[in-house]
Amino acid sequence: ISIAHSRPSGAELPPGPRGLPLIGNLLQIPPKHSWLKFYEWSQQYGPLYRLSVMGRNQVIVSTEKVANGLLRERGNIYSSREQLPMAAKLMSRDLRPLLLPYGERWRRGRKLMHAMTMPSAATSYQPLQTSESEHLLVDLLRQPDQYEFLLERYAGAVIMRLAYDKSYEGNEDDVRKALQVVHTVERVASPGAYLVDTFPFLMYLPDFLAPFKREAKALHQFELTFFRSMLADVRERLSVNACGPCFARSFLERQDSWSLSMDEGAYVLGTLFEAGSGTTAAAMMSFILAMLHHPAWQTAIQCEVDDICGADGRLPNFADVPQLPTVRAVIKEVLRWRPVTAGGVPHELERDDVYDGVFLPKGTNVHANQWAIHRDPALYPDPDTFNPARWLDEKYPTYRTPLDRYPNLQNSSAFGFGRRICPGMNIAENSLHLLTARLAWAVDVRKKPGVDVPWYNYTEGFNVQPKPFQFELIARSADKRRIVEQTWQQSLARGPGR
Ligand code: HEM
Repeated sequence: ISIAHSRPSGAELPPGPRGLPLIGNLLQIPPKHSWLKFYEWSQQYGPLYRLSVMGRNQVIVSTEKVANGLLRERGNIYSSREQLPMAAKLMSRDLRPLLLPYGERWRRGRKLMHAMTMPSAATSYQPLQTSESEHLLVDLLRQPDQYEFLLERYAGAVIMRLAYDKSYEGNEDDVRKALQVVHTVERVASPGAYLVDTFPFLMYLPDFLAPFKREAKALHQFELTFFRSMLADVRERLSVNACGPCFARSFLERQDSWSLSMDEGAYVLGTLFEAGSGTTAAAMMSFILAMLHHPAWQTAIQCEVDDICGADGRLPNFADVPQLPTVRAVIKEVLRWRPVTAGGVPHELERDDVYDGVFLPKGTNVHANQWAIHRDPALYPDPDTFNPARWLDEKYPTYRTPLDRYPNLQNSSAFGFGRRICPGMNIAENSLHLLTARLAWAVDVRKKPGVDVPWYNYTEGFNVQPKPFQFELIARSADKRRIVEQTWQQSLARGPGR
């Protein structure tokens, strides 16, 4: 009724599949990997179509043009988040920046995030990413079957040092707790994980009738205690001059100027950890998967890196990245082919709007479906094929020069859109470029004889990664192995700050 009242004349709601009374399209949306179904529907209903779920408008966007047209160009009204009762309210108690509505608290937190992750700051973290990558390489060669843990450890260790100036060694328990929080958010915020998200009136049940409320309380307590203890630890080290530069230190030293309470600050820092560790690791797992299926591209990046660093010369560094367009194209294509946030993180619309003659009511949840956006044939011919050449060859619409700068991950839709775009993009880009180059130089990954590697067997949730798969990972030569070992020993000898 409210839609009928406020719709401007001539503007229609977007098209979409017909649903049932009251529940709308609820039963037609698959509980896992919904982006695949959304992609299928986009072929029938176009780049902007509508679903209704329990009376809530869900609009699915399937091209970059429409996503930018709404989420970036009209960012003043398309930058909020739906307040999911379980994840945003009961578990995060309005403190988790990723889930906060567009408003004052989010803005203050985002300012802090921005200061710590902007390009000039991200460049200063490169030595730390370099030394963690050495740890990763040496252990991958020793225990390749531990690749999931080691990639997560890399990403977790980088953020642990950036956020709290703590190394992984000796603080394994903190990293374990942080990863536990990451996995919990992924699970709790997944669409359909809790009935209360579909039927918000369940929020008003008394605690003794609502086990999910008790669970949320315990989860909140766990993460708040953990985030606070990490901050308290930095404050203690600061008081005895034993804390190096880190996000938490910058926050504590200038807390007034950020206008954030202790708990708000603790959550901003904790969120950087949770948003930055699983995602970076997931992208690297998809990179390995891509190399198993496309060995010719592995050979191409190996040759490119060897040309610059010498077949048995030295490990590639950040300074080499401008000269490695194929390496950059491969990782960019990985994020296109297997986006980490495949369905996108939805943005909520705060006011009625009309876009291209289509009416979008206030409260609409806009899903920029990366799976579909990355398969728009006008931009990505033959979209299901993993083809890094689309970033390197002028015959493709996505080719851009100069090649010492492009391709890069700036403004890649894999990092979202508009005012909520991933603030960690520069840090992630640096990690992904360095790791791809270093893996290409040091190791060969290949399928195990007779063992099948699935093309798309991914976890569920809003950030996805390939479920464990088997493969061989070996040093490309004895010399390379020796150099990897030696580099790590030198890094260790430099001490904890390395
Ligand atoms: C491959 C790695 C990564 C991918 C693919 C990725 C992707 C994304 C996406 C799609 C969003 C949602 C954007 C939107 O709403 O339109 C997001 C948000 C976010 N990301 Fe990342 N991210 C990555 C790494 C990182 C890193 C390394 C950090 C931190 C250092 C980080 C911190 C965040 C935060 C704090 C948000 C929430 C922003 C907000 O709601 O205002 N991410 N990311």
